[in-house]
Amino acid sequence: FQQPAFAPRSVVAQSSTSGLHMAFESKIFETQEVTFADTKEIIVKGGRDLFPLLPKAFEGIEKIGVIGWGSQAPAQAQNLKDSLKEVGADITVSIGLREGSSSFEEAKDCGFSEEDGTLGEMFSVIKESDLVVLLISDAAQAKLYKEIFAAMKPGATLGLSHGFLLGHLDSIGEKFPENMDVIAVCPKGMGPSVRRLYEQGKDVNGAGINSSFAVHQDVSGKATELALGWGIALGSPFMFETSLRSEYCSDIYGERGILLGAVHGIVESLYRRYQRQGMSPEQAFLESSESITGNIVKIISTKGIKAVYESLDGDDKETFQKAYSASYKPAKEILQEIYDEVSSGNEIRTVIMHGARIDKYPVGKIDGTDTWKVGEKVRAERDEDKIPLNPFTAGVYVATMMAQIDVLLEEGHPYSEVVNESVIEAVDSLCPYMHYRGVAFMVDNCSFTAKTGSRKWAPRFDYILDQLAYTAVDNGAPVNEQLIADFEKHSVHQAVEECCKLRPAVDISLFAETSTKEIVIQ
Ligand SMILES: NC(=O)C1=CN([C@@H]2O[C@H](COP(=O)(O)OP(=O)(O)OC[C@H]3O[C@@H](n4cnc5c(N)ncnc54)[C@H](OP(=O)(O)O)[C@@H]3O)[C@@H](O)[C@H]2O)C=CC1
Ligand SMILES: CC(=O)[C@](C)(O)C(=O)O
Ligand SMILES: [Mg+2]
Ligand SMILES: [Mg+2]
Repeated sequence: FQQPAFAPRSVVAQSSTSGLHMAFESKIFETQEVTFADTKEIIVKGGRDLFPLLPKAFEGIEKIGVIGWGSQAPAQAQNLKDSLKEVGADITVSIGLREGSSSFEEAKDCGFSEEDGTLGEMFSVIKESDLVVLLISDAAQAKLYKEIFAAMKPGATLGLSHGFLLGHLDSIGEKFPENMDVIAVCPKGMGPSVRRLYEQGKDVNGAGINSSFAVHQDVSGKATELALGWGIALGSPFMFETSLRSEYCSDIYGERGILLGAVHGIVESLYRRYQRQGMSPEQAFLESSESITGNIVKIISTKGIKAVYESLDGDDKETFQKAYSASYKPAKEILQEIYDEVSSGNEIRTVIMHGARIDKYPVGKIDGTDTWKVGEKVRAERDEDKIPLNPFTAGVYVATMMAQIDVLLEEGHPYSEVVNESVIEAVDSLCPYMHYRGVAFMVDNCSFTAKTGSRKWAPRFDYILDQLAYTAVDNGAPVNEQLIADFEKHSVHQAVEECCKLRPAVDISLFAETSTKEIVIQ
């Protein structure tokens, strides 16, 4: 398999000096060194106490144009607006939308308006913006990038929240215009959770979703400060550095893996398996989906991955070990295929072609199956304190999470990116939405790139686990002692523990604490 020139096997540059992963400096924000397993990284801790530094980070920026109103834009535009307003920064945040966009009304409901010049047609907003935060779909970015670049005013900065456009430009031999700063702040969590946690964190020193950041081009010499200011204004508990290439390889892969595609496939396959074994539909849903979103991920979020395993003993521990032993390799086979599809540029082309078909073939429902109808009933009668930790479900889910981690580590990604993309985003951003209202409520609040990719790969995990993993267990395959030993002593557990120390004290709440009013997310 020949790696294309633009996606070297190790997609992440290691700094040549201190062995630090891409060490960066800031004159405005305090950086800190963290030890993730056997590597050291530099991060910036966020917090509302840093908001007074924002005017300095945004020096020279008078107008921010947030383009789009999908999942990220509503969150990022409102968080930016609230944070900059809190410190009295004279910076306007405007929303730019395509002609005839159905999102105009929603943007108005959130306080943006044509009257005060904070809502307008996308290219007119781009033309007047000093920082363009490009939050239209990746497929649309690939279609419109020439017009977008041409509309940007001299000296303006292009801000992305995903590296997809670089992947596309690389694959067609194009580049960003050399005369502009190109930065990225990529929240490792879905848009609604970026906003929800920001609001919940207002009474403490902030809460939110961790973000990676990248400085792809720095003409002004101020790109790093602006990227850090942007991420801190979003409410990121901590920010870590990446490159656009490393971000798109890990993000497009991660969302097709444990974050969305794999967890969907795991639930569907287990729901059928448990009923074959004699469970009622309700019990089968409880032991699969509910066990993941209502028990397993909550343990991981606060105590780490290994705590799930350590909470089991006797027969349950052996059941976990058998499920883990049988699931790890089949899951890793699909995950490596996904990674290769992404890093080769194939998956980016797939997303772009899907974008071209979308009017004729709109994205279909994924919660029409019996699984999710039964899920609605189970949720209606849910007792949060009685949700089981099914050891077989845990073994399959944790094996897939570990396989996802191993592929990323083998491909050269740093622990900060690996843990956020494979653990934290799943347990602190996405699974709470699946727990709240089912798989579609999670998947379809994500990007077009993610929701289409999840639909493509979920069946592949369902199929391979059913065909290879569960049959192996039923045929008496022994525990793979080496796999279990590798899991028990895996270096990632220390990195997860380090990240848990950095998580905000606030758990996402999908009901307004002050009232029983349900938060309608999108
Ligand atoms: N979803 C998430 O939580 C995350 C997303 N990202 C990244 O953020 C960016 C935005 O993603 P997300 O917020 O999910 O949005 P989506 O991917 O869901 O895209 C929807 C938005 O794209 C706009 N759009 C679609 N086609 C066009 C077009 N032809 N011309 C102009 N606008 C168009 C839509 O406009 P309209 O409103 O008019 O329909 C809508 O505002 C992407 O790069 C994504 O990878 C990064 C981190 C997380
Ligand atoms: C929410 C997020 O991080 C995703 C899954 O990468 C996306 O929606 O693109
Ligand atoms: Mg992502
Ligand atoms: Mg994504």
